Amino acid sequence: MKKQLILEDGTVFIGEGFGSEEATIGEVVFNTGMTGYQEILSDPSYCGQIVTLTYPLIGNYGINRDDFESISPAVRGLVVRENADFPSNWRSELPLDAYLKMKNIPGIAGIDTRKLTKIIRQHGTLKGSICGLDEKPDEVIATLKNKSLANDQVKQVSTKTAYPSPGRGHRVVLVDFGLKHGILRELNDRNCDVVVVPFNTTADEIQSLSPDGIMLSNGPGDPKDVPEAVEMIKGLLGKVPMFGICLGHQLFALACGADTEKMKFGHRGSNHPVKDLRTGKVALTSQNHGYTVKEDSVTGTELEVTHIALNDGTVEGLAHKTAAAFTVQYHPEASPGPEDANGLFNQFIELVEAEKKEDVTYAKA
Ligand SMILES: NC(=O)CC[C@H](N)C(=O)O
Repeated sequence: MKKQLILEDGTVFIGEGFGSEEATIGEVVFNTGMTGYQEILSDPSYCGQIVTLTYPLIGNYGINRDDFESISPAVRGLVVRENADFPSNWRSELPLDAYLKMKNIPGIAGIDTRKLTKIIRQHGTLKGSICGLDEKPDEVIATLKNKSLANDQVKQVSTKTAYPSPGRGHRVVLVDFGLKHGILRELNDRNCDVVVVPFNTTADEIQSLSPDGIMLSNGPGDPKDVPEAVEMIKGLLGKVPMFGICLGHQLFALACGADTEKMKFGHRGSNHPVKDLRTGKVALTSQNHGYTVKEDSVTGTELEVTHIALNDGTVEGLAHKTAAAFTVQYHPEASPGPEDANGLFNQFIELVEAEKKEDVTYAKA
């Protein structure tokens, strides 16, 4: 069945529909990773977005049991050059098309994704729609132009109630802004006694759980749409060690008085080089973000820029000068992508341990 992909700038692509037959509207973004479509589709940070994969052959290793980053994908649509009808991989349990149908995600194949990506790079992210050929492009374009996208994506994907993921190690409260399972997995691998809490949990509620550390997760949308989380971070800063990833990093920056802004087309892919300014080392990182911390807004705060993106110089990491807290814009949990930055989870555990020791000294004194 033919479908069309219509962009708000008036561009119309015709392609072959797959996945759900529903019409969809979202912000069209592109991801340059050569693998990892299963993790990308199930990453809740894509809530409200239509993802274009620039790698041309998608679906060839199917969908497996293990690589999901969430149970319920929140992505609005998928755009590919070629979808493999018959996957071939020992882990494959389902073709991509069947998974998209099951999860109600519309897809479109046969699209010139290089052309589409060039348009997005030139104009910046655009709203778009995947719909049937019976829809009139002019009407769809008018709808797209008038439509403001939702601003409650974090609420849509965050857990509604707190739940434990018990371990025998440090108590970590993981604030779920739309968390990728990879983060939980990394904490569990380090024996943490994790309690996952909803995005709007207050500082007092978190403190009542006696955390040794707080982890601020990734999540969709604009960090400025989650003011309650900014307040929560302000309330806990300096009291409990913190580590933030992606949206967690942006919310932390806002809580410390820095500012964020929307990027032209964001960073989404698996090979973004990031430099650690303290060691001079470069890591290849997995990224998925459309907002960034404004570098000049960091001046005058208690924050220090610790990492920068080598492609465009944007802020990729922050540390607090006096409180035990640090954050990164990229994904140390990878999933998908390289694991160069995985050691940051160890750094967090070390920070938690160092703070615990200080507490003991204090108690003895
Ligand atoms: N992966 C994330 O946490 C993304 C953060 C934020 N929604 C952004 O697009 O910048």
